[in-house]
Amino acid sequence: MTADEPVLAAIDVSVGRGGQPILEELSLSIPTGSRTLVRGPSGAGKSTLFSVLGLLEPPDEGRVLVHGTDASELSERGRARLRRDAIGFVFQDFQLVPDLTARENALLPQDHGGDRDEAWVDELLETLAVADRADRYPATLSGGEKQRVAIARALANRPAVVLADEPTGQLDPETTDRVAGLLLDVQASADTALVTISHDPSLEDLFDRTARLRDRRLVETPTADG
Ligand SMILES: Nc1ncnc2c1ncn2[C@@H]1O[C@H](COP(=O)(O)OP(=O)(O)OP(=O)(O)O)[C@@H](O)[C@H]1O
Repeated sequence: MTADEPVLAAIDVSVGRGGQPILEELSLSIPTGSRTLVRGPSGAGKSTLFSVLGLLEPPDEGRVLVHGTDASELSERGRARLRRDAIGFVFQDFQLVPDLTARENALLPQDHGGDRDEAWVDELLETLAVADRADRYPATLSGGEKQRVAIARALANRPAVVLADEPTGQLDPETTDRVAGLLLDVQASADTALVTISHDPSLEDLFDRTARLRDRRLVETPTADG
């Protein structure tokens, strides 16, 4: 890996669903520590892009590179290891495990073979203002609290990139501001790149650039300094 190599890159990626093209020769490059917002109307293919960028499903054509490593050249096991070590996920519906406490949920990526660093996870829960909820089960947490636990979990292995699918989608405007602010603070302090998929225009100012999914490709517009 070289210093200016992107942490994550999609090159000429195409994906079809049910016989219809969803993404077509789409390319995207994510620099270290950057903040990219992906916007697009409902059904444009944002969640599909999230799966492909996160190595959760392979593209039909094209390549996804993590730290310059072509995921398609790895075994399923190798891909899973790369995903665990390099990518953190914040899912739209949180996907917390119901019979684990908030803290146990946040520690999960480390249970699955990452380096054990409980102090880092406790620090994340503290920063995200859910440390006092650490021993509670998800069913007893509010939507915003669940979302913050999901963010802590995404950062537990200090991934090079966090992919967040509508991380504020189920939150009211006040909680959205708070959760988005915390996500960006933690992302900056961990020097993790962030790719956030959202239809919420209020998030745009918080990102380095916005990429819009249009006609199955991404059209980029810088949001800072015009
Ligand atoms: N298994 C499938 N079979 C057929 N079509 C599918 C399948 N999964 C998704 N699609 C279609 O692919 C398109 C892209 O779906 P995707 O979920 O990626 O969109 P999205 O931009 O995330 O939408 P939303 O903002 O509503 O969540 C949609 O038109 C959807 O209906």
